[in-house]
Amino acid sequence: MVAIDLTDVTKTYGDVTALQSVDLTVEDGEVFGFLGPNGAGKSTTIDILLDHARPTAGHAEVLDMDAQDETVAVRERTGVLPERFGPLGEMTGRQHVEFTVEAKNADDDPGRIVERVGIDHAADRPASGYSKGMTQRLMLGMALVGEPDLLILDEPTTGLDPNGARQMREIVRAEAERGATVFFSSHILQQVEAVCDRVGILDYGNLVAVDSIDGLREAAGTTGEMTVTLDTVPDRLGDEISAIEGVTSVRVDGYSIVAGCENPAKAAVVEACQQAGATVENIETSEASLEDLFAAYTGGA
Ligand SMILES: Nc1ncnc2c1ncn2[C@@H]1O[C@H](COP(=O)(O)OP(=O)(O)OP(=O)(O)O)[C@@H](O)[C@H]1O
Repeated sequence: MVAIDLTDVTKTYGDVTALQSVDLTVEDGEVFGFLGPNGAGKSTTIDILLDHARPTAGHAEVLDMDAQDETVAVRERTGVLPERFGPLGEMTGRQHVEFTVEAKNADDDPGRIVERVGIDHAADRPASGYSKGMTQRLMLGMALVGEPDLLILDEPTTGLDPNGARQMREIVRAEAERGATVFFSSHILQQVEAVCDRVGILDYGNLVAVDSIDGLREAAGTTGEMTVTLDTVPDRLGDEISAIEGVTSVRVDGYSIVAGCENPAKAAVVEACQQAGATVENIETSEASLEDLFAAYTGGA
């Protein structure tokens, strides 16, 4: 089974193109991170999967069903944490979960769910008085009801404290182990890297990359910084290193040369130091930050 299959999906709102000819396949059981800057089209994609919006062109399937024609069946097997939700009513958190259990004809224990998402201490208070993070946790709990085959989480860590973000990651992993597919939108790359098998990056409605984070790093060629500490820094060494292909920046910091460079250039940097007559005392390298990677794919947005 394919969990999500978008074929040539375009969505326009008047003059705005929210999605442009997007093709995307998410396999059953994958944890897929959907990344992109503000306004990239992430929520629009999710709206189409859940038939809250109709594609202007193209076709969307969810769990091998037509997202627009078999909406009820799709929603029965899908748990959703939406990005936007209205204020909750006077019912308690526990009652909200109980209501969802009944509506989905599921047999989950509401007490177990509120505990799992960390709101058991407040489960018997009206949910209308919950903080943003508590509301987010409750909505996640409601999404988990009925062991859905597909979890769609739109910006799930918004409003969560670090513990909440960690619990969210643990829940995503546990759901994936159970066999669910998780489709997780975010612009926080660290969250995505921590849990996702693959990521897709949207930019202005275009799907610009789909790969593992390591694969994206390699393809972007953004391989980070290397710091070479020497016994002495000969004159002109900085200029010589700047001229090496694949070196993007050079600065001298005391007895260290700090070079931004792609992997293949690293050996040439060390060689240049030695040829200039310096003794290499230490070498440290760091990978491109996730922010660098994101910027590489989204034009620095
Ligand atoms: N109902 C709508 N009417 C008009 N324009 C819309 C509508 N929904 C989305 N858009 C536009 O489509 C584009 C994509 O928006 P979308 O909400 O899908 O982005 P996003 O990636 O989820 O952004 P964010 O990270 O800020 O939530 C934006 O330019 C947005 O203004």
